[in-house]
Amino acid sequence: MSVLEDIVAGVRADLAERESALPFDELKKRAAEAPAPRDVMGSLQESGIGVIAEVKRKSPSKGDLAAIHDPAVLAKDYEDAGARVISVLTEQRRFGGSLADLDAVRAAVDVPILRKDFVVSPYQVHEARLHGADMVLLIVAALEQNALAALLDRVESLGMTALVEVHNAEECDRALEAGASVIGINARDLHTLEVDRDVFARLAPGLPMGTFKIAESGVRGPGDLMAYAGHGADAVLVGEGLVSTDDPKAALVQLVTAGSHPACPRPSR
Ligand SMILES: O=P(O)(O)OC[C@@H](O)[C@@H](O)c1c[nH]c2ccccc12
Repeated sequence: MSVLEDIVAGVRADLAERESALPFDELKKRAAEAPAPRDVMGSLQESGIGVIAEVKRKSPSKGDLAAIHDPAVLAKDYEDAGARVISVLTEQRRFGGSLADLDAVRAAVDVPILRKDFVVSPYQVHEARLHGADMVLLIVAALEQNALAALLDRVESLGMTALVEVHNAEECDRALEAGASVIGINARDLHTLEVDRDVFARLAPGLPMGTFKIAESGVRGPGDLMAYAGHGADAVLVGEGLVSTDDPKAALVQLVTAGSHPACPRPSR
């Protein structure tokens, strides 16, 4: 079993438990009463290269990254530092996240938030909405084509924005085929956990004009942000490079400053 398959198996087991505690119909009803989703694209397109900052305690590749006793405090720091979107890992077993983290972040900030999880069922999409998410990650490598297309429609029908994650050319084709317009190119291969920062430069030119391109993983500082920008990234998503520093807020200010600096390459869109 690859790491990805192992994670998804755990996610499905946890999901079955939540589904028996709160039936799908009831969840849908409650989610429909949640406050309207925020304008994710408006926030991401403000100016320069946007930074999506991630609340991430641990990862399957590195183990513990940061204790993060209060995700609300970290999220507020991210917002103050200029994050355009805040990503919250909600996968429990391998990333140490939870829906409670999503709730805490939602209550603490006004910027849009992304539910970062291994979404394999419509249940998780409504759940994301109920807990205040505005954006939902869909990982192409974890989904059959029909499921991917159906989940993307589901996310959009609830007024949220889908971030569709790819790692190779075939997955790019599948993402576009499903109708994705916001694509995250992950430098990390979820089967092997290896990071290859050149994946973005290889895949981005193959995406149609008008696709919003997000470089995911491997950003250690302003240099990596500038490099991704030079290859056409509209935004970057950063986790470890923030949470594992002594001062995530200061580290994010540096990235945000680089992303809006006149010398930083701008996407031609
Ligand atoms: O911590 P990093 O290297 O900055 O990476 C952040 C983000 O890209 C990474 O957490 C991620 C990208 N896609 C995912 C899918 C599931 C879990 C996590 C991820």
